[in-house]
Amino acid sequence: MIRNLIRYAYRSLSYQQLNNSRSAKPMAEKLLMTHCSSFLLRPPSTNGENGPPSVTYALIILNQRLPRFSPLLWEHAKIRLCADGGANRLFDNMPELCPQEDNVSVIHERYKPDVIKGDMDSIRPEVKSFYKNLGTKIVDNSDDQDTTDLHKCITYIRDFVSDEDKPNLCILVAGALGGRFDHEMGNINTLCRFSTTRIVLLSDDCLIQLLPSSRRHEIHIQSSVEGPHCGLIPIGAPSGSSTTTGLQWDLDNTEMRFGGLVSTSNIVKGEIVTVRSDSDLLWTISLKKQP
Ligand SMILES: Nc1ncnc2c1ncn2[C@@H]1O[C@H](COP(=O)(O)OP(=O)(O)OP(=O)(O)O)[C@@H](O)[C@H]1O
Ligand SMILES: Cc1ncc(C[n+]2csc(CCO)c2C)c(N)n1
Repeated sequence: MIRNLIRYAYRSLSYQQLNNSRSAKPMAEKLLMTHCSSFLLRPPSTNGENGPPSVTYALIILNQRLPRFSPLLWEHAKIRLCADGGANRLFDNMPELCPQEDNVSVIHERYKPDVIKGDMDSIRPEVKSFYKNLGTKIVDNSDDQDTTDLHKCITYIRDFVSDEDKPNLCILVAGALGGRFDHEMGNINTLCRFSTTRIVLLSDDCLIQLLPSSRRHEIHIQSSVEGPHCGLIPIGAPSGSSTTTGLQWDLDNTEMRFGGLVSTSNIVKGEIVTVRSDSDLLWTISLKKQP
């Protein structure tokens, strides 16, 4: 009798275990997300020569020194916005970035933003009326003192781009780093607030983008314009496990947290860096001075 009971208990246990292992499906492979800084290369003369043709770039110019490659970003972009005082930077600094053209008026007219949006406390009145007269749309959001001008511009672009085009959208943000630390952190926070939108923060020295944990990532390094210095940094919360390939100091199921290890001063070794993590990470890479 006891032997029968034990046999029954074993049988039901193994049945349950079998059942569990059947219902526990293998972990779904994360979808691949690829990244490529081809917006720092000359745009192809015909679509599709140079970088992914499916990407629709939008450009936002912030109120910071314009990166030297801003004219290139401008050429790539389908829509161009200035965040409030960013319009002053476009007006003041674009001429010095276009030495091949010495007529400043020509440059001012060629680089006309589609939209200027923000709380309008930094744009100079004469700059505002200059672009308004050229046909730029001015969106005054001075009633909103809770979101940054960058945030306001991103919502404009997301509303402007059709649902069909949204998966291909990549927003380039010029002048996002360097200068005031509160602004830099606000700019990084917009990466987290719009974590499902591709956004690249750019300065003369580096770029930053968010790698969502829901995807595995392949970063195709454009070694003529970027690297080798790079970093992977958890933001907002510690990351339990991250694994990479293609770096000098690869992560192997490594935990990262502020107060512990974060991967800074790392070096790109391969043409492709792969990243997989259980939490969102910031990817940053240095930009070369002389491509
Ligand atoms: N020094 C900076 N570093 C990084 N980003 C900046 C810097 N200054 C401005 N920005 C960015 O440019 C956007 C527009 O700047 P602007 O100076 O017009 O903003 P603002 O709201 O008037 O700033 P504040 O009132 O805090 O001085 C900001 O929302 C921010 O994203
Ligand atoms: C808790 C808190 N801190 C700061 C601000 C100020 N602020 C944040 S975004 C913005 C607009 C800048 O163009 C301003 C003034 C706030 N509202 N709430």
